[in-house]
Amino acid sequence: MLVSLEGLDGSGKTTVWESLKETYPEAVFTREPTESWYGDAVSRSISADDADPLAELFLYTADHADHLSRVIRPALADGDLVISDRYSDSRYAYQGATLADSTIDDPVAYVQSIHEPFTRSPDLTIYLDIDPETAAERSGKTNKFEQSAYLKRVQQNYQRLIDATPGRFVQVDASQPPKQVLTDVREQLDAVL
Ligand SMILES: Nc1ncnc2c1ncn2[C@@H]1O[C@H](COP(=O)(O)OP(=O)(O)OP(=O)(O)O)[C@@H](O)[C@H]1O
Ligand SMILES: Cc1cn([C@H]2C[C@H](O)[C@@H](COP(=O)(O)O)O2)c(=O)[nH]c1=O
Repeated sequence: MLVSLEGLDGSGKTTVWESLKETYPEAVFTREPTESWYGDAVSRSISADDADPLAELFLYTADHADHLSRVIRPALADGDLVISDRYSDSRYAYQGATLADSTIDDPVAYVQSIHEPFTRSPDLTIYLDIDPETAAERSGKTNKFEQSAYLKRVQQNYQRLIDATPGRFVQVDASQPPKQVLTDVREQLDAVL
C-alpha cells in the first residue's frame, strides 16, 4: 500500500513522517524531492529564484520517475507499506501554481497529464490542512515557495485535487498541537491498514 503525506510547506508533514517511523517500523519511509542526484538538481532549482517554471517541473518529474522505478515500485512489489513525505500531488498543486501565469491553459491538468502514462497513484493521501499564513510562518519563508500568497494558490490546487478524488484523501487539522495531529493521522492509517 502506498500512502502519501501532503500539505503546504510548514503543515507538519515531516514531523508526522518522522514520528510514524516508530509506529510502523516495518514500513518503507521515503520522500520527494528524493536524495538522489535528481533530487539534488531539484534542490538547486528551489534555491534559484529565477528558475524557469517549466524546466523546474521537469526536474521534479524526473526525480519522481526515478523515485518510482528505484524505490516505490520495488517496495510495493515486495508487499511493503510505503509512506512518502510528498509525492505526485505536490507537483500538481505546486507546479500547477508556478505555471499559473504561463501560456499553459490549465497547468494542474497539464501536470497531471504528463504523469498519467507512468505514475502510480497513492492508495491513500493524508492532507495536513493549514492556512497559508500559518504555513508560511512555520516554514520560515526561506525559499520562493514559502510565501503566503503563493501558498494560497497551492492550497486552492490541493482543494481541487481533493474535490476530484475525495475517496483517496483524508484531511487532518494541522493547526492542532503536534501530538493531536499525530494521533489523528495514526487513527486514519490504522483504519485502512
Ligand atoms: N502541529 C504543529 N503545531 C505547531 N508547530 C508545528 C506543528 N507541526 C510541526 N510544527 C513545526 O513547524 C515547522 C515545520 O514543520 P515540518 O518541517 O514538519 O513541516 P513540513 O510540512 O514538513 O514543511 P516543509 O514542507 O516546508 O518541509 C517545524 O518547526 C515544526 O516543529
Ligand atoms: C515534491 C515537490 C516539492 N515541491 C516544493 C515544496 C517545498 O517548498 C519544496 C521542498 O519540499 P520539502 O517538503 O520542503 O522538502 O519543494 C514542489 O514544488 N513540487 C514538488 O513536486
